Amino acid sequence: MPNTEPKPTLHVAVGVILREGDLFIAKRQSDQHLAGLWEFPGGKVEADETVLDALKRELYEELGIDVISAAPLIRQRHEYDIRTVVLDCWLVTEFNGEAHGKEGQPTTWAKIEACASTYPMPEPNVHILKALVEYLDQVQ
Ligand SMILES: Nc1nc2c([nH]c(=O)n2[C@@H]2O[C@H](COP(=O)(O)OP(=O)(O)OP(=O)(O)O)[C@@H](O)[C@H]2O)c(=O)[nH]1
Ligand SMILES: [Mg+2]
Repeated sequence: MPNTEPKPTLHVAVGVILREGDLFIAKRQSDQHLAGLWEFPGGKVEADETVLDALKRELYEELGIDVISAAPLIRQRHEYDIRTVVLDCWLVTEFNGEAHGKEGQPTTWAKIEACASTYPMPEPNVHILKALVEYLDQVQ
């Protein structure tokens, strides 16, 4: 039987955390959509939240850091078979605390060039990385 359920659209706050040229990434766990791929930390924006509120909450829940400053980088929409995601990506350059995988997820600081190659990432993340490189080219 074909699946006739409407496909949900998820609005996701995503943190591109940059420290001295490295990005903080986490591996998606076996019970999650796109298990085994590396992601930028983040999660769903709840009904009563701004994207920045959601970003701060998710990065505290997942990594134990307090975001001090973040700015919008790119909004990337992507259709998966089971859901559509709107990834609201923010560049996080200032935070308090030592980022670590609070939910047991493997994490690492990776060079930008290693993201999506050494560390395989979901398809839309390639566009996020491209936006980051373009932004850094402009400001440096
Ligand atoms: N956090 C995050 N999610 C991403 C990235 N790229 C990407 O396609 N996604 C997708 O965005 C959706 C939302 O992520 P999430 O962390 O809130 O969702 P989840 O499915 O893990 O939620 P769950 O904790 O309820 O299982 C997932 O379908 C995830 O696969 C990314 O770089 N970071
Ligand atoms: Mg998440």
